[in-house]
Amino acid sequence: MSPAEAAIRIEELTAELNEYNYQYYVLANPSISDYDFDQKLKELEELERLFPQFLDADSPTQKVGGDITQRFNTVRHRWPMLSLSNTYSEQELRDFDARVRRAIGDDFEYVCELKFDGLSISLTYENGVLKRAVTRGDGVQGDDVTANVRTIKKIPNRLRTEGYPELFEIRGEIFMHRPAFQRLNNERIENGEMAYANPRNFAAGTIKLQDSAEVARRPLDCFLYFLNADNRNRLFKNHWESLEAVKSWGFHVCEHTALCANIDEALAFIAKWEKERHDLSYDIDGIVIKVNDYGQQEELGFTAKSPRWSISYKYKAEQVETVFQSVSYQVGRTGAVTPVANLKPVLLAGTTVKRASLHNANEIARLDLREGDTVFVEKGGEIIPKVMGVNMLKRSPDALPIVYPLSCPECSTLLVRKAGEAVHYCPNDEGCPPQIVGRMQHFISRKAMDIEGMGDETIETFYRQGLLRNIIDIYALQDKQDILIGLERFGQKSIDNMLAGIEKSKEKPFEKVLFALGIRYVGETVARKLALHFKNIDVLAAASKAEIEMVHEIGERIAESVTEYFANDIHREQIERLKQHGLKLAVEEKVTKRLGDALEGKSFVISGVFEQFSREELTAIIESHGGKLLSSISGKLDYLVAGDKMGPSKLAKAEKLRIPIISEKELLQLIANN
Ligand SMILES: NC(=O)c1ccc[n+]([C@@H]2O[C@H](COP(=O)([O-])OP(=O)(O)OC[C@H]3O[C@@H](n4cnc5c(N)ncnc54)[C@H](O)[C@@H]3O)[C@@H](O)[C@H]2O)c1
Ligand SMILES: [Zn+2]
Repeated sequence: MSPAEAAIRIEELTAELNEYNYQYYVLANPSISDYDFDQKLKELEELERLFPQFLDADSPTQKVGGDITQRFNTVRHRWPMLSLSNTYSEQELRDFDARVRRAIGDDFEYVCELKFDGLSISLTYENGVLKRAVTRGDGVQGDDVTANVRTIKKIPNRLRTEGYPELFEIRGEIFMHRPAFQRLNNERIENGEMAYANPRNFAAGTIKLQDSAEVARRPLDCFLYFLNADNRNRLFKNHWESLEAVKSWGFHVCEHTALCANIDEALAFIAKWEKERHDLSYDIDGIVIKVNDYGQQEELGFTAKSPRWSISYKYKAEQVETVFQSVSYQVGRTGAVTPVANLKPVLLAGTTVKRASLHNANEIARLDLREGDTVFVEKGGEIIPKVMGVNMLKRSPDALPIVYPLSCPECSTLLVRKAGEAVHYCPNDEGCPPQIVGRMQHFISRKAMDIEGMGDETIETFYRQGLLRNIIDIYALQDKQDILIGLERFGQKSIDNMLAGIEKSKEKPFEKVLFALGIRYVGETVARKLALHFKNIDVLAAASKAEIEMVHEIGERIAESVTEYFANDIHREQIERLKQHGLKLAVEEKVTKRLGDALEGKSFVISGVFEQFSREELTAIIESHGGKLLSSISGKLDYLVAGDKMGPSKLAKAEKLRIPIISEKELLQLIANN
């Protein structure tokens, strides 16, 4: 390659990598795989090595990828937060080991840790109290996201132990467990909100939200893996000891960490986790290897971008090749059409894969997918794998392109696509069966009206029987008992149960009803915000787009969808009918009436899932009898009201502090006895 050619390629790669960094760190929405990103970065590194005259101090090879935004205060790190050099090959790992041995001899150990796929965070504690949480940013300074990080349960706001330095920084990785990701992401998809491609992006996007209450609602976790303090090296000889110590101070340290005597042991650790990582509840993208001894770490030192005493070995995402057979077009309750590729079944990361997501028409065009193609399929964090590309070598020359349907596969209505949106919609919301059924299923679902005794299948059956056409019909079922009893599989008991569930749903607060209506883009959070702001449905229905957009963090797209919804006469009519049935279509001003002072001066924490009461009800019960609610367990707490599925750490803490743990029944007795 001539210098002139190299200069062009370097410029090209630099521009590309800067854009990918922006998409990855700032938008949390990358458009290229990590592997491909790393290959491009290596290509650039190699060119800069061969043509050092073109090496720029601003090159992506010289900088830590930055996530700094305008929305938070920027804070300078006390100790720079660097990246890690990485490799996908055993040989390069052995080269790293050889370099280390040349520098410090053969007498050393490695610590091997999982490389959690999340975002790094720096936590500063002063006198055992969390003072600041900052993202890595450009390595020198990052975003101050303390308020958001305080909502993470696994990160202690105050240490309850002793022996920690007066001032220290601890670093870790914030991430989301896969099951939580799948649940929340599915909800987003159902609500027509932007879906995240994997748990890392979800966690990164969440930490950068302006609304800490929303952050608190998304279950994030954090593993801590690195300690910094002025006197650290006097307190501990090595990294391993520091990990043991921070664990004893109450930090969440991953248990899958190993001390290895040499590189072969480290390679065995890597091989073990290459398989077993699929059994973890969170994603890892590799293994981090660190020279254990602090003195030896100092001898090895740092490059501009990463420590010389550490390296990460990254796993390549598992990819398989299989034959693409056809596309199914699924219509969701909001009318959004999702193309799904049907594949010749193939084994991938331990499961048989038959279908893969194609997202939308743009994605099909980008892949240039044709009939009978052989495709590469990859499994990231998502439940359903993705088609990554086509094996062009196996394409037959006369393969026909995939033609996106013009009309709805369910009701034949012409599909529409709004300017600037990638997704096609079936506009026939009142006549398209999956939309009708999906809307009712959404209405009765747990997070919405939570109607007991009624499930997705019931809705489908009733729809087919002509008993249900829309949500209003649900409240008319009590007048149709004679028909219901004639249906197969429905005994009197289950009918009574269902009708009681329907009746009880009339007590659901306005925000739940608003969410249950299934307005496009109005998920749980948006519904809560709208309910709080407008207080009742008539005010909301009369609001203009501009008025709705004035609500905090509600954008144009949502505002437009809401006004469109209420502009429709059918919807207005439905809302009138729901009112007649007695549903709550306005916020109830909550004044906790004082019922007594049996709990005067006592403090409570509520935790877990309860049988008889909801958390809100328990809160009301406690407050109406003079009790006070605390948000966390401390020595000052009088009672922990515990239900099912309470977190084990809370329980352990309460037991350690000898705090009485009572059930909801015992709470009532407490009130009765005083
Ligand atoms: N796909 C894209 O568009 C895109 C864009 C930019 C970056 N990336 C990916 O991100 C990588 C660069 O990001 P990076 O600079 O954060 O490097 P990195 O993610 O490869 O490694 C450094 C990071 O690893 C994390 N980490 C996890 N577990 C750890 C542990 N046990 N000990 C220490 N650190 C641990 C820390 O957050 C640390 O900052 C690239 O190699 C690429 O794979 C992808
Ligand atoms: Zn349709």
